[in-house]
Amino acid sequence: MSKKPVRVAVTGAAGQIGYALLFRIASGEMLGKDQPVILQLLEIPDEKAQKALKGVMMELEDCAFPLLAGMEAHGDPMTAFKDTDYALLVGARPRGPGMERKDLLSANAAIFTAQGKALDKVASRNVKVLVVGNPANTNAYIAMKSAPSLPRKNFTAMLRLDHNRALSQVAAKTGTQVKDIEKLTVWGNHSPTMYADYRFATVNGKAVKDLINDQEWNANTFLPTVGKRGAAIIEARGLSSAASAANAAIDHMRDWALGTNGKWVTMGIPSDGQYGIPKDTMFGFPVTTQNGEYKVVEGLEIDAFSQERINITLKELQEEQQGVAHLL
Ligand SMILES: NC(=O)c1ccc[n+]([C@@H]2O[C@H](COP(=O)([O-])OP(=O)(O)OC[C@H]3O[C@@H](n4cnc5c(N)ncnc54)[C@H](O)[C@@H]3O)[C@@H](O)[C@H]2O)c1
Ligand SMILES: O=C(O)C[C@H](O)C(=O)O
Repeated sequence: MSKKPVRVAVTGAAGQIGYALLFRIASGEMLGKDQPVILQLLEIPDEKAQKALKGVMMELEDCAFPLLAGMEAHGDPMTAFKDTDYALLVGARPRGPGMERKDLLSANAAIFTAQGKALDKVASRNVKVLVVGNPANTNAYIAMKSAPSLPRKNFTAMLRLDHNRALSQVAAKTGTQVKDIEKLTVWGNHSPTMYADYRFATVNGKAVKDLINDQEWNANTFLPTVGKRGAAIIEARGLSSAASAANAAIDHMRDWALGTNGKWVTMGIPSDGQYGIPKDTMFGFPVTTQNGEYKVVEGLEIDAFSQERINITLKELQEEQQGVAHLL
């Protein structure tokens, strides 16, 4: 018997990430090749944006995806999020050259307050929310705090792009393949302070740390390369990452919904106090997922270098949180 369609809301649906994302969701790459989806697409209530959204929907229609069970265009989050099971909050202003992601805080905070409130009122009580719009961790924190009737655990921020970037850098350095690397993670904020950590990683069962054995490379090449990759892409493309961001959003939601079979992935999630991170801080952690739930990998040793890095990214997140406290 075929499955009942699920509702997937995507904001910023006519933007560049939206364009790289929607076709993959509709083709079953996110929730499985047997899961029909109804797309509930939100764009700003502006003639040009709504017209562009119609164009994207025409193209979706022209793909004749068998799993696309319905499609709606919205200009108001209160209708876009109605009964939604999944919400990918992408729509926000991207940064340009020379900006840091936190420079977007005031421009984008209002969006996530309004959208958190709308999710609170109309979404499924089990909605899985992924915030992609920057600064992603703090926007996810704002949305969570604006939705007090929904479980906190339903709100997550995208650290998966950083995780995937770190995987590729480690594979290149060790001359191995991404598919063979396990137990890598990225702690903290989706910003240059993030701490990509391969201390526990293995490749075909061998310790990545031993294969690399170069703390100078870790501190002075690997961490800055992963941390500043978004800026390097803006510099090269003149636009922020889109296809890789959409790919990471698919990875994040797929793994959350369908499980990782014991493999570690990185998700930005509200802390429950693990590793000394204060409760509710939207922090990148290593997690495994099963039956639609994530679980932090606990008990990892945090050495002095790692603690220092974790403290730096935590401090930045706490400053961002303080900067939006008046909105909540
Ligand atoms: N977390 C990550 O790893 C990551 C990676 C890449 C990009 N991003 C962020 O994702 C966001 C989107 O990037 P993009 O390249 O698609 O930008 P874009 O400008 O191409 O598209 C954004 C779209 O969102 C729409 N929008 C703006 N406000 C909205 C609102 N309140 N409701 C609904 N739609 C709204 C705009 O009209 C636009 O079509 C940016 O904030 C960017 O910095 C995050
Ligand atoms: O860096 C940006 O501003 C976009 C995105 O967050 C990225 O990491 O590519």
